[in-house]
Amino acid sequence: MSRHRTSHALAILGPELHNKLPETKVLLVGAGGIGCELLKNIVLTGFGHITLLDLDTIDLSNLNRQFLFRKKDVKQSKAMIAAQTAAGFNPNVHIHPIHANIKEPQFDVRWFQGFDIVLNALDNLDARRHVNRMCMAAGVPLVESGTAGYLGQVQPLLKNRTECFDCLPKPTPKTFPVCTIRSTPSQAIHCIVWSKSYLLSQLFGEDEDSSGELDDAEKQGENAQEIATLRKEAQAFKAVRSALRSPQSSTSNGGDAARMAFRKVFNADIRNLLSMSDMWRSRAPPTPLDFDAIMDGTFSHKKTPANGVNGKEHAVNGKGNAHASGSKVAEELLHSSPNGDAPNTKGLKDQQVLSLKDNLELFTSSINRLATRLQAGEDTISFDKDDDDTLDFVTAASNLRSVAYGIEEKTRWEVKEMAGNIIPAIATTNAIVLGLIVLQALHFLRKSYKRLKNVHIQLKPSVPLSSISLSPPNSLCGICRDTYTILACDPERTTLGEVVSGILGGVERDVSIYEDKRVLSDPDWDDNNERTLASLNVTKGKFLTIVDEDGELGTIAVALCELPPNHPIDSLPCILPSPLPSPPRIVKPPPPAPPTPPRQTLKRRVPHDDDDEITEIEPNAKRVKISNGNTKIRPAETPLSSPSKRRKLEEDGLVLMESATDKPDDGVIEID
Ligand SMILES: Nc1ncnc2c1ncn2[C@@H]1O[C@H](COP(=O)(O)OP(=O)(O)OP(=O)(O)O)[C@@H](O)[C@H]1O
Ligand SMILES: [Zn+2]
Repeated sequence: MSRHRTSHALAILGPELHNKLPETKVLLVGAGGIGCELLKNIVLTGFGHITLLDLDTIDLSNLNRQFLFRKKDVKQSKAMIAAQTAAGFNPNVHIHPIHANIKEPQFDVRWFQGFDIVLNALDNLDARRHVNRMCMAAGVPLVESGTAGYLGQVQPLLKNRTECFDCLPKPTPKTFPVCTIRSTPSQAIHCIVWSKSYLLSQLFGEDEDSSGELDDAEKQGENAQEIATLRKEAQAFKAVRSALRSPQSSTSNGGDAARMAFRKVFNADIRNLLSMSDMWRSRAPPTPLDFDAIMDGTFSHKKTPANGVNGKEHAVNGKGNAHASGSKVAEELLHSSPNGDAPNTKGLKDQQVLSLKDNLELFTSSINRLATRLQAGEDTISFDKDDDDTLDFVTAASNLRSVAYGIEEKTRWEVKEMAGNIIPAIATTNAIVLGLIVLQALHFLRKSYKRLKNVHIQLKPSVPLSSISLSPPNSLCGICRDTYTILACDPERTTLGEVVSGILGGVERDVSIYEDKRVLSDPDWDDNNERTLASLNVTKGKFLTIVDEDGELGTIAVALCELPPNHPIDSLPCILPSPLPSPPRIVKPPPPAPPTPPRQTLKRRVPHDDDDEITEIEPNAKRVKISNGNTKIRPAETPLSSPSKRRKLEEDGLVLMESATDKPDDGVIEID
């Protein structure tokens, strides 16, 4: 490496750390907004061995902030192109690109142990949690990061020193009750979710009935009469679906299929709902829409407050809408402007609210475009924010529904953001975050653990960055408090019983064995002990967890890895870890004072995002068993000190009743 290239890094890092970097092995997971920038930085900082992994290909919409990609690279592997581009920044770097999902079994704990540090540049909780667990099992430091608009966060994580990514519960994503989406929307987002997730798939998705979803809604106690109406509605979609797939009716004369779809969802279905007068006692009833009246400008409806004419009857003649774009057709509004002139001076085309008539025209034209695609051979079409046809459809359909329900309409731009769950990614925020990632990574490599910090980028101009000292691990965490060990084995020839007695070193104790949420055995049920791991679908890359039923010892998590290639075929099919894992003794809380024992409170995962429910649990569990094929999901007498087990049950939505006299909450089904 030329002195010129490295002299600044040498001066800043000092010779010891600087000389270490060329040998440091880094795993960078994700080559998107943060990943591309981060790769550039670590290559320029002097890291010598970088494995870059991403499952995706480059999309046109990535180019505004993923600077390692060019237009010619669209549709190519992100990992490959990012590696090629960044390799040019430093001739001494070895970048190993992998186009794959980090959750694939070949990336097992052993593989993770081959790295000195892991840097996450991911965009979803599932992959983040997976990498967190692998790093906790492998004992490799991880720098976790994320950005959302102007906000960002960097969090260094290391087993036994810091909290892990799973030490604190994460908020569940927002969901809406079926009936709100399907019959009583009150906000624009309800109409957008309806268009994107329901209407688009009813018309252009797989031909499946939605009875499962409605069955679930019924079980959850949603209005039975309303559900019955929704079932009838679903049946009527069949005729519209076949019209869309027949060449004559979809494109002829303004689109018969589009008209049919319109009449069904914006007129007949709404009339149907109106006939259930009970539903509209305490809420404003919707207005059925009339295709021809909208087209000839004679349709009248109640305008929403946001449209400026609160509650007054309003004739839509194509000119009367305060912020509409006149009577120009939607295509012209949205897509055409050959000389670059906008047809209207009020902002960008996508940022204008369309008139009712324009929405209807956009609805028809987008349906025709989508129908043509089906007829040209596409099997199904689902929403993609970067697919103009689906975005136009969702914009138009959600706005028409909003008009029917007296809800404020949205621009195509707003619909794109809301339907795509997009918080705009800002290149500058990514750049700040990746700088912070490198700083935390350098602390790890120096082993300056005291200097590690959680850093947040915040919307406070006077204090744009806040840093917080790291918290110790949460003693109840079901991920980082487990004692991890590695077992190399051939799952086809190793039985569950052999693994358990081998790992426990022949010591007899009452344990339950899990793979993820499945119970494979417990002290009263050993049917699977003679079965091979492969027959139980426990293979490379998975974990077996051994939970002490007496709650005296911590949980052991056994990571399964492949046997070394030179392992003699006629020798034992598994190599036990040496030394064997020795989980810590659990310090039990002092027994509660009689006669009124204090109730221990544990938060559990709740079904609704804004529902901050607390489940109270008393000592001495009542036994609960649920059969699930050849394995069971079995909440049993779980001591409070067995967090991983409790967590698994809670993720299944099961509530442990710890006293035989305990009464379940309303709506909880008791299983004995
Ligand atoms: N399980 C996974 N394995 C490997 N890579 C993953 C996994 N999950 C997500 N990624 C990658 O993480 C990167 C995250 O980058 P980013 O947040 O910029 O998202 P993006 O998909 O590039 O952009 P946008 O979502 O805005 O279109 C993506 O390139 C994505 O492919
Ligand atoms: Zn943890």
